[in-house]
Amino acid sequence: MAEALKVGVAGLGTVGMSVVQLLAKHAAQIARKSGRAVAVTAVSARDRGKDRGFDVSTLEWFSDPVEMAEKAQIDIFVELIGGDSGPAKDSVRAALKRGVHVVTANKALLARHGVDLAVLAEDNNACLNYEAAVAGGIPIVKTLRESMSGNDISRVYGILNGTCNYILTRMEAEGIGFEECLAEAQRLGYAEADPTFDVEGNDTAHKLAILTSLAFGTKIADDDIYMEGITSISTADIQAADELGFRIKLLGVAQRTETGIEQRVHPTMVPKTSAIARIDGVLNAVAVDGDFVGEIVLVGPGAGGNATASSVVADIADIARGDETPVLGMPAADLKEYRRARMRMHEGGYYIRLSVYDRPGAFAEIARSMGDAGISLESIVQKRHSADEAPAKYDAEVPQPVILITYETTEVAIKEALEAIMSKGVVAEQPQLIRIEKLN
Ligand SMILES: NC(=O)C1=CN([C@@H]2O[C@H](COP(=O)(O)OP(=O)(O)OC[C@H]3O[C@@H](n4cnc5c(N)ncnc54)[C@H](OP(=O)(O)O)[C@@H]3O)[C@@H](O)[C@H]2O)C=CC1
Ligand SMILES: N[C@@H](CCO)C(=O)O
Repeated sequence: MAEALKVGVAGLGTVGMSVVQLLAKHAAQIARKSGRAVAVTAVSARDRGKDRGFDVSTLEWFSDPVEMAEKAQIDIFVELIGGDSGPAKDSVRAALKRGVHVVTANKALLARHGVDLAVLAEDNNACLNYEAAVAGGIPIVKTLRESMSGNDISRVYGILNGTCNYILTRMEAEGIGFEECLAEAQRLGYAEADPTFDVEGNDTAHKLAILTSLAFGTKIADDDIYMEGITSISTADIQAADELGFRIKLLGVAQRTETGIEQRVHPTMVPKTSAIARIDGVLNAVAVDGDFVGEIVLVGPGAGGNATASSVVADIADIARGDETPVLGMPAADLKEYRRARMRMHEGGYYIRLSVYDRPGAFAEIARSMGDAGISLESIVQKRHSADEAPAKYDAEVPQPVILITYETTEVAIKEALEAIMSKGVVAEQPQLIRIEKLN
């Protein structure tokens, strides 16, 4: 067998530690399957004294990952630091410039600099693999980059953030508050170093940017994705969704439309009967619609050290085997610019929760605003206050929750109707709006 492939791992946190442990535990199997032994010879992190669960003293240590990328005698540089700039970006660039292959789980870096890095990799005959960057343990990058290359893809969508799905699932199943669920997701190693990236939707947008490029053969652009996170989702919405036959999931959706490629990240009402509604906890699901294969759905853990290490090690094994698939599925020069569909042109059904003053005529004002904007309502439900919240006697100034479900309409019409409702002074607070997705 050829000499062992030497690997340097930069970042020994949740993912980095699991990668080193996996490579040690399954060393013989990896060597048999890829035809070459793989050995970690160098590592980099900030704190040399921290317990990593393995003996760091036998490995070459670098406090500076860029120095490791520039100087270590390694064949593969594994970047598990995170961030779209600073040491992550500088070290990846330094490794590629030397012709050292790179494996990374860093979706922020790829979403922002993916095309430039692909060019750098091509110019230096190096691989740049990133299976773990999208949906953790799910092999969706390989699926799009290789297995579905014979299909024309019309849509790719899914639950792409384990932290958000974990939070929404626990809020729904156990009635636990948002902050407590987020703290637990952080403790379990699911969340980003800055968890606002998870809950505000940025992380899903980064992954969607990569999926869009792989699915449609376009340049990666993360700057124009419509994005809403889950921080405004309340238990009232979760309960109302349940009663109406929906569950709320944070989805990333990229699809071809008549006006261009629509890319959006937002909380979504999905029918309880859909496959995606049954994806719970840290699981992610990615669905792809191909013209010949139809729809395929991949489900698996989207975050966590071991699941993510599984994908990182698969990328390392591919390099050990000699696979040299183009970074974004085709030469970087062939990636196309694309026309983005504007969110105001989005078409779909909507859930709207209003806090309506109990005044005579308030309902009529709401119905008129909807009608003036050309929107048909599928249902209107005025929720009663629970017994302990109900006012002792009728009071027109105590707002009541009202839930509207619309038939298919456009984003621009909904925004127009909500502005009109707000201007009439019949609601006590900003309406809650959640899009409804048609799914199989
Ligand atoms: N956690 C997950 O489930 C998943 C994470 N990812 C991605 O993987 C990457 C790593 O995530 P994760 O393991 O969770 O992150 P952690 O925060 O757990 O680990 C980050 C590691 O990077 C090291 N580090 C940070 N800054 C520097 C620096 N300036 N120089 C050297 N080392 C540095 C830290 O060192 P020290 O330990 O000494 O502080 C730490 O070991 C990110 O890009 C993330 O988005 C992708 C999929 C899933
Ligand atoms: N923070 C990310 C990690 C996996 O990319 C998540 O929760 O999905």
